[in-house]
Amino acid sequence: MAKNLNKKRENYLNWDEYFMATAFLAAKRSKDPCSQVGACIVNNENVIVGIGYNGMPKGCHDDDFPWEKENENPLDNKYYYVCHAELNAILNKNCADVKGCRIYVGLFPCNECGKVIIQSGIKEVIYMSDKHSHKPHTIASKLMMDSAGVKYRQFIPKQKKIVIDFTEINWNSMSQVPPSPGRNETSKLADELQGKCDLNL
Ligand SMILES: Nc1nc(=O)n([C@H]2C[C@H](O)[C@@H](COP(=O)(O)O)O2)cc1CO
Ligand SMILES: [Zn+2]
Repeated sequence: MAKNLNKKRENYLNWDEYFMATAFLAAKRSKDPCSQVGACIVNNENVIVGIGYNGMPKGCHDDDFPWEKENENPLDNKYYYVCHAELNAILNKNCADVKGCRIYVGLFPCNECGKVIIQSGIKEVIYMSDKHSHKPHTIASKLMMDSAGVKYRQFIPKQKKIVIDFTEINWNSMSQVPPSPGRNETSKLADELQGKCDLNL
């Protein structure tokens, strides 16, 4: 379908989509085999000031610490060691403080992250999933946020998926379709990246 190049695009990401997608992209870095969580902190000017995902502390190698969750020895489970996405995002901040900021996160923050969020001055939590809503750590977290005046709301996506296609940048600016097979080296490379061509390795 031909693009209208005289008007601004209409299907651009809104702020919530952009920041939640950023949190989900960060989650792709997680080594946790069970739950990959990302968080993205944004200031009042809609500038990202911190990003994090769940992972082992610095100096505690991913391969040396356990990723199990049901071992009878708690020292062999991940829970004592792993840093939550929200904690990492706050610690990774690239500004003096995160007072008045909002945090986008895949899962509702636990009680420990709730405390850190409150103490850091973050004023709003936007979460995707509340699947642990019945658990005491979530209930405690909400009790503390309610008392401290930290707002929270669920992100309701308009679209289930946002696709990132690295080859899209090579597409014809007039159309929204990939280049047809044949032509120049750049588009051949794009096809290779999309797995469309046989690669003679
Ligand atoms: N808000 C959160 N942020 C997080 O980073 N996490 C992390 C901690 C663990 O690495 C993982 C949860 O592991 P599991 O119990 O689903 O196998 O997700 C978990 C929550 C949920 O409270
Ligand atoms: Zn947490």
